[in-house]
Amino acid sequence: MTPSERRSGAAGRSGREATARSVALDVLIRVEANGAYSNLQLNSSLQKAGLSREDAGLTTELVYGTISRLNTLDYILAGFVKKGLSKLEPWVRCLLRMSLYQLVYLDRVPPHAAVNEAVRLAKQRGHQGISGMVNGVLRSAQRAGRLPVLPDDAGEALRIALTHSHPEWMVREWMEQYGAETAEAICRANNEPPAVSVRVNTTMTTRERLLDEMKREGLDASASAVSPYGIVVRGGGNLALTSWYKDGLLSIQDESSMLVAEAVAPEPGMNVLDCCSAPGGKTSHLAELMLDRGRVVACDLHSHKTELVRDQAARLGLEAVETRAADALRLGESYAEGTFDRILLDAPCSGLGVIRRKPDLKWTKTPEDTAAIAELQRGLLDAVCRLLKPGGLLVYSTCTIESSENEEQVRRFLDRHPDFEAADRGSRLASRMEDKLRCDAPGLQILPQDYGSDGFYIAVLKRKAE
Ligand SMILES: C[S@@+](CC[C@H](N)C(=O)[O-])C[C@H]1O[C@@H](n2cnc3c(N)ncnc32)[C@H](O)[C@@H]1O
Repeated sequence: MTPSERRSGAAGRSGREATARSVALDVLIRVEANGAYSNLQLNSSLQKAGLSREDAGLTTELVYGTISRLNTLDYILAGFVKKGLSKLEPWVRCLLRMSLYQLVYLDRVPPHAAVNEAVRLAKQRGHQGISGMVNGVLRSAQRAGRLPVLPDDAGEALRIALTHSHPEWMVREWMEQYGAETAEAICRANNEPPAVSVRVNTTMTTRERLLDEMKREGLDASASAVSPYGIVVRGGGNLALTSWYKDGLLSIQDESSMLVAEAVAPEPGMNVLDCCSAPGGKTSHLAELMLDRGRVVACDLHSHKTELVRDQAARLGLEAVETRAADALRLGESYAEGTFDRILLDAPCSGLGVIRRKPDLKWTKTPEDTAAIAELQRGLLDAVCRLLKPGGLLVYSTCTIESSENEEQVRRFLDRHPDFEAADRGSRLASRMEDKLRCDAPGLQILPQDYGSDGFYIAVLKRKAE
């Protein structure tokens, strides 16, 4: 064990037997103490621990569940930890949260197992006094019941925030944008586990054929109701390890993301720019829709990112993709005005539509982040729009549900650029998604509770013909 691991309470390589809970605790400690990304830390810890499939599943559930329910757990614990949670050592705080998560949210774990395991881990890592305190706090919380007891004067935003484990500022913003009922539905949906979906590479096979093959192999697979290119797979494990993936018949992609290339509506032979393309999910879809004829210039900031796009295109057998490591703010230095028939700006964003996949975002994002990213989006829109041919389409998309990055952003763009107009209506996509197009606003806003897919925004903007 390294000195820093000893101080933080992480198990390190001390020879203690790894269990589902000890591995989960180590991941939580590293996320809290070092700001590690939970998904990366979890993957690397699981690889080292060599747990059974079932235990690895429990570890994953404990890590994501504890992070996702953070404010609710802390609120409950604060009632039972006299000296205050912030005074506890990080490992003790993480252990209490992880154990309380099992008591409150995991029906399949008997309460005595959660408490006994917590006491065992506390003894292993601390001293008698700490294990006694952990035992006392958890038993008191267990007696008090499952749900947080809210203060009498708690308003609607705090009630939603603590019931569905979101920061109050986020809830307030969504209440303002969508109303309280929808804000609560968003928060509830963000706590549902995400579905696994794949996009069929239609240059190699059809959805029907791949669906048949999957069913023959015993997978619980069904056609996506959101995208004609999608298949939803339940309990299929990691599909990136299948021969379908290796042979390029499919890409793993959320159903909402599959709508974006469809909105771009590229045709074979066109010249298309994908400004922010890595890791390449939408670039490859664009090339597939073009039957791999024409050119998709796939730009991203750094070459290690454009390599990911190149790898995906190679795996899918797509030759129309041409990668380019560059700052999209400066693409005007390389391409003349009016070069492209279609432009996709799948912009960097706050990501608040994908909280189900990345629960850490709830606690790491701030309102200031949203404002800063909106500035970058504005700059990107202004920089790339000139590269579009008159009569061409510019699609702006984000995986967030913040109106300052979406609808408001596009409204302001249209005010600044009278040579552009909203062109969301009229397409095949628009007729399928009619209820998501609000009549007074540009773009299509998908919320996570709509289809159980990611929260996404897609606006189709047309450069008026000269
Ligand atoms: C939402 S992700 C794109 C996801 C991608 N379209 C896909 O479907 O796989 C945004 C991307 O924008 C890139 N990015 C951020 N600022 C950029 C800039 N100024 N120029 C080009 N790319 C940028 C990031 O590196 C990131 O890969």
